[in-house]
Amino acid sequence: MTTLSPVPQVERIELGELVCWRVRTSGAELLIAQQGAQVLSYQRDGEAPLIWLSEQASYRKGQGVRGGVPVCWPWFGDLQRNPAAVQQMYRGSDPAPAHGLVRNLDWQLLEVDARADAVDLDFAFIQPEQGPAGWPHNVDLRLHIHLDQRLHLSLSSHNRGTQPVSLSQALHTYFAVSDIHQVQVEGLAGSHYIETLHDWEERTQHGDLVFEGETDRIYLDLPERVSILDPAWQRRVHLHSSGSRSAVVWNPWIDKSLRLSQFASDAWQRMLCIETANVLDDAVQLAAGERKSLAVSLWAEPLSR
Ligand SMILES: O=P(O)(O)OC[C@H]1O[C@@H](O)[C@H](O)[C@@H](O)[C@@H]1O
Repeated sequence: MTTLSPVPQVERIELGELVCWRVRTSGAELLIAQQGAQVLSYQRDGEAPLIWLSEQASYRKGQGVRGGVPVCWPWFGDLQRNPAAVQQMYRGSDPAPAHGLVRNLDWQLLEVDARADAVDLDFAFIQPEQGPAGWPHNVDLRLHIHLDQRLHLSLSSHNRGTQPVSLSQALHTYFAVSDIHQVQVEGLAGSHYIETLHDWEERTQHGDLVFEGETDRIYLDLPERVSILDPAWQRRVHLHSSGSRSAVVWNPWIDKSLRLSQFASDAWQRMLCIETANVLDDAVQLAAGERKSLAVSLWAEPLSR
C-alpha cells in the first residue's frame, strides 16, 4: 500500500551551507533560502520552471545565489546612481555593496501557515540593534510569500524610527525562458526608460521588447501588468505589481555572462530578469511610523492554440 504524503508540505532542508524551505503543494514546488529570504525556484507540476535558478548556483553563507528572487534593499544597484536622499542614508565606511545590504544576510522564518489550497510564509530580516552595518535606521523589513495557484511576494518596510527614511528596492526576479531570442516582453510600449548601457539616456519604448543584445534598462512608468510571451513554451507569464511604477529589465547576453559569478557562459539564453522595483523617482519615502509594501504576483497562462 502506498501512503500519500499530505500536501501542502513545508520542509526544512539544507543546500550547501544554506538553510532552505521546500514548499510542496498539490500543484507546485517552491524553494526558498532563509539567507536573504531568497526564493530560489518555483515550478508548477507539468510545466517548465517559472523562476530560473542557475545550474552553477552555489549555496554559501554570506554570498548571494545566482537566480531566484534576490531582495535588493535598502538601495538598488549602484548606490551612487540612486537619488541623493537614498545615498545619504548610508553611513558606512566600506564601499556600498551593489543591491543593498540584505540579500546575503540571514533572515528569520516567523510563521508558516499551510492550508489545503494555499501556503503562507513570513520572513523577517534580523535587524542588528543599530540597523544593518552602515545603515543606522530602524526599519522592519518583512517578506511575505503566499502560494496558491499563483506566487505572490510582498516586501514591506515599516519605519519604526522617529526620522523619515528614503530607500530604493527591488524583487529581482530571474524568469526562466525557452530561448531569449524567441520571447518578448509585453506591456512596456509607450513607457519611458533609462538606457543604462548608453550614458543613462532617457528613451521611449516602441512596441514590445525583444532581445537582440545586452539589455539593462530601468523602466520608469509601467502599468501594473507586464507579461513575457514565450511561444516555444506555449505560455505567457504575467507579473502583476503593486506599490511600484518602475522595473529593471536585464539580460547580460554573451560578454557580460563571462564576467558573472555562478553563471554558465550560455545561461543568458535561458533567463531574463524583470525586477519589480522602486527606483529613481519611484524610490520610497517613509515618514516616521509609516509602512509601505512592494508586491508582485506571478503566474503563467497557456497560449490558446
Ligand atoms: O551580479 P549582481 O550584483 O547580482 O547583479 C546582476 C545585475 O542586476 C541587475 O539588476 C543590474 O541591472 C545589472 O547591471 C546587474 O549586472
